[in-house]
Amino acid sequence: MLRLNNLQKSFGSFRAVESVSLNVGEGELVTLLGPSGCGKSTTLRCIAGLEGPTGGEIWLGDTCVYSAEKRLDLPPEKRRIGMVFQSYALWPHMTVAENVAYPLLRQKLSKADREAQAMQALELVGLAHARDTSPGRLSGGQQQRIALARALASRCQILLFDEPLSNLDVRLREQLRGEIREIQRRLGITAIYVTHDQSEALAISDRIVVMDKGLIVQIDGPNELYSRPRTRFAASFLGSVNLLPATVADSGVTGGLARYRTAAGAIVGAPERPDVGGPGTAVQFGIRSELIRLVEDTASLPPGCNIWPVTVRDAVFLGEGIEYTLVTEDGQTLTAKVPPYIRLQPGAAAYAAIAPQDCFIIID
Ligand SMILES: Nc1ncnc2c1ncn2[C@@H]1O[C@H](COP(=O)(O)OP(=O)(O)OP(=O)(O)O)[C@@H](O)[C@H]1O
Repeated sequence: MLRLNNLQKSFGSFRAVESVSLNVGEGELVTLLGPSGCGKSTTLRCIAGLEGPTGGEIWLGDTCVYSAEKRLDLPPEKRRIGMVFQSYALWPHMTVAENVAYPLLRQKLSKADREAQAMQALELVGLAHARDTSPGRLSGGQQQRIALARALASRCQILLFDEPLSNLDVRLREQLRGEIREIQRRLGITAIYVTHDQSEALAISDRIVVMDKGLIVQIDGPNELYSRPRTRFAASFLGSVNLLPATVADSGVTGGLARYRTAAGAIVGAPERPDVGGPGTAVQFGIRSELIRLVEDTASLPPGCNIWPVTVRDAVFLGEGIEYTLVTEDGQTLTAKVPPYIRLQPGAAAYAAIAPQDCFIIID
C-alpha cells in the first residue's frame, strides 16, 4: 500500500532523512519510533506531500506520488491521505460537523453526501451527538477525536498520525490510542503513526520502525523488537535493559541457544544469533530489567536458568513494583524491576535469575 524507496530529505546541507526504505502492507499500522530529531515527522510529511523530498521514490498502491528521478511530485490533495496532527487544528467558528465536512468541499460531492460522510465519521469516533457544538467547548481528547473524524471522512487510502496524543494526559492517551487502533482495524485502513513514546508504539503497532539520525535501525513487530533488539540503540529505546560484556563460549548448543562467557567467567545462555562470530567473539549480553527474577535461594528456579549471585544496593518503590539496583560478584550493576511483594533490604544477598530464552545478544 505504501512503498518508500531510498527516501531522502535534506535541509540545506543537513540530512534530516538520510535514506529510508519501507514497505507497508494494506491494513497495517506501522509506527515510526525514535528520539527527537531523528527524522520521523519529516518522513511522514514527505509521504503526505507537505515536504518536498530531495531523493528517492514514494509509492501509494500502484501510483508513484514522488520520484526524484522522474521529477514527479504530486500535491497533497492528489494523494488521498488523511492526517492527524498533535495540534487538533480545528476551526473555532465552525461547528463540529462543519469542521469534519470541511475537507470534503474539495471533493465533487453533493451537500447531502458531504453531511452524511461527516456524520458517519463522527459516529465512528463516538461524537455524533456533538455535531452542532463548537469544538472550543469540548475537551482535548474530544477535539482530537474530531480531528480523527475529519481525516476519516474523506475516505483516504492511508492515515498518517504525527504524535496525535502528545497534548493529552497519560490516562486519556492510553484510552485514545486503544480507540485509534480499534477504528483502524475495523476499517482495515493503512496507517503510519509517529511517536517517541515506546509504550504507545508497543501497544498499537503491527510493526515498529526504529529510527536514528535519519536512518532505520530496525523494523520488527513489537514482540520481536522487545525480545530481540539487534543494536544497543534499539535495546535501550524500548524498555529498560542491562548489557553485560561477554564473549561467545560455545554456539549451537541446544534448542537454538548458545553459551556466552561473562566478564567474571560465569557461563550463561541466550538464543544464538547467526550473524555473531565463533568462540571468543566479543558481544553484549542483554537482560531486560522486568524479566529478572529476584530470589533468596535458588531451589525454586527452573533448571537451565542463568543465575547471578548479587547484593542489593538500592530499592525504589514504584507502586506497581520495586526497582532494585543489584551488584554482581564482579562488580557489575544490574537493574531489576520486580513485583512489590518481593522485599529485600539494601545489603541483602540474593540471586538474579533469568531464562536463557529471555536474554538477547547485541554486537555493536
Ligand atoms: N524546515 C526545516 N528546516 C530546517 N531543519 C529542519 C526543518 N524541519 C526539520 N528540520 C530538522 O530535521 C531534523 C528532523 O526533524 P523531524 O521533525 O523529522 O524530527 P522528529 O524525529 O520528528 O523529532 P520530533 O519528535 O522532535 O518532531 C531535526 O534536526 C530538525 O531540526
